[in-house]
Amino acid sequence: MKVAVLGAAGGIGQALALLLKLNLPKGSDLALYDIAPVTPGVAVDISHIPTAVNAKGYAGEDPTPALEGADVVLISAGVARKPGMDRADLFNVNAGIIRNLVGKVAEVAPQACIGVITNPVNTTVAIAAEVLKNAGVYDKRRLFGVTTLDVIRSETFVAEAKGLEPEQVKVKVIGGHSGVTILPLLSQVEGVTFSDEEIASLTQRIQNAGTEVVEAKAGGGSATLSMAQAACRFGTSLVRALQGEQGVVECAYVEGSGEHSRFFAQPVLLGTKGVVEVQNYGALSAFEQKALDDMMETLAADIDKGVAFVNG
Ligand SMILES: NC(=O)C1=CN([C@@H]2O[C@H](COP(=O)(O)OP(=O)(O)OC[C@H]3O[C@@H](n4cnc5c(N)ncnc54)[C@H](O)[C@@H]3O)[C@@H](O)[C@H]2O)C=CC1
Ligand SMILES: O=C([O-])CC(=O)C(=O)O
Repeated sequence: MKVAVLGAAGGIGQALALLLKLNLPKGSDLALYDIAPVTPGVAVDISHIPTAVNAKGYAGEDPTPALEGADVVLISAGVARKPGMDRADLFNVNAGIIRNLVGKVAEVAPQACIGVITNPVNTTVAIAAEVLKNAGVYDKRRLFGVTTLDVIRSETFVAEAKGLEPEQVKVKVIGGHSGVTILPLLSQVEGVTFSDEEIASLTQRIQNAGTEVVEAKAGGGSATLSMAQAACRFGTSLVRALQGEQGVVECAYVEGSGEHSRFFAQPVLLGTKGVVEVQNYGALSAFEQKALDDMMETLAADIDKGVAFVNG
């Protein structure tokens, strides 16, 4: 398997490169691409770590060599938030970056599974889909918005609140990846009960966790290390499923049946061709149903903005 990381010299990209060097299956190829000249050096640096993952780095304007033969492409290229900004404020810069990079993936690695990390994910995934569609290579089983950070945050915060081992807690997060569109299904967490106040405050903390990091970093960027771990979890799950492992499920923002919106995050069964099944997310509490109803207008507008960016 070959995994390409686009944006590999950035805060997420470098940490993700390290984690993939440590966690991809033996024999994997890891291609690191970024416009920044340091990128080949990032690959040389991690190549001194004794694991059987072959890392190569590429810099400059053209991602082609990194994409050749790629099975999985993880994209974190783009700008990150500073305090006072919303994820939507990143649209002006990041929309064009995603359009151009996904255009290259369509040309060079049209069969690759693509995981979009670059914000605003609700919109950049729609941009990616339209670019692939216009190039005649769109397969909805192979395009993912990476929302795993919302999942790992939920698992961490629930474990903290309830005194559990974080590794034992499983939380589904549905919807999208910004503010009110992030909906953790706390009513379904096994073995714990929450008061109404706990549900409200945990949900709000999970929805605002990105901003919590942006403010704590005080102008120095947004979540990078936890995001790298989240993308490594998602990327390695995808690679294992592509290699034939059965029963691999992760929440991701994908095009499903369109029951709620064209793209929607929910649990997805992965297999050798990407998405095998977009799974039912189960019964919602009254609180969750209201939160779902309330998010739909925002999510639909975010998606429309991406489609309009590509198709006018
Ligand atoms: N999906 C999620 O849950 C999360 C998404 N993000 C998003 O990930 C993105 C990256 O964040 P960071 O790594 O912290 O930013 P960063 O600024 O540290 O790194 C971004 C990298 O992208 C590179 N880049 C810019 N244009 C490029 C192009 N056309 N081709 C290749 N590389 C290019 C830059 O040179 C830089 O190295 C941001 O949009 C951020 O909002 C961040 C955290 C969580
Ligand atoms: O909040 C941001 O800008 C970065 C992000 O998506 C997150 O940390 O969830």
